[in-house]
Amino acid sequence: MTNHPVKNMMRLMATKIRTIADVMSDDEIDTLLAEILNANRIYTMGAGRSGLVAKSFAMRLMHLGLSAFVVGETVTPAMKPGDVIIVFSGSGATKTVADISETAKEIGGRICLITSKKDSRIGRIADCIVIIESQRDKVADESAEFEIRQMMGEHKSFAPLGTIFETTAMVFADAIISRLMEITQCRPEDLQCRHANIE
Ligand SMILES: O=P(O)(O)OC[C@H]1O[C@](O)(CO)[C@@H](O)[C@@H]1O
Repeated sequence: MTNHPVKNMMRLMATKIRTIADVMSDDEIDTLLAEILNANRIYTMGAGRSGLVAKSFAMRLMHLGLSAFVVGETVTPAMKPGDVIIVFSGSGATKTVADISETAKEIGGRICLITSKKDSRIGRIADCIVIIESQRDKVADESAEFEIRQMMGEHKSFAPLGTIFETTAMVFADAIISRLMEITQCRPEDLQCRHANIE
């Protein structure tokens, strides 16, 4: 095992994600699962890298056989009352995303927010919130993380901007998919046969 700086960054991120998972609320996760399972149609949305996570999540929901769409794409149909929109926003306040969330709320959609900021513009109108605690100083240090930091020394390059939220949200979204596979007894072959075959 070597201590290449890139490998150490990966180890630090893995440790960070584990620490965040430890403090996440079981109730919040179960509520999100119920929202997804009870939804007629599911829309996903986010800006920038958070938007990439939202797109990736919608793709897997479709592979699971659910009716899933990404906000802003050309083939996305009209939202109807009772439909669910899953919003990925670390700040909960990105203007375009908040504007669309408010429109979805006016239509009668249910808002599920994955965020680090409960007290935010989208958080205040959300029906379901899952907190990903991505602020560095609020996530308790574990000894493993401390050891890696010691090894690397002080640096400012680790996880700039929203990286901790976005990377953790991606891992969280994939874990939600795995849990939905268990609940709906969906096998990897079932996902495979829905995967695009003309890409
Ligand atoms: O997740 P938030 O707070 O809505 O922020 C999204 C913004 O963060 C970024 O993903 C940068 O980290 C941008 O691409 C995007 O503008």
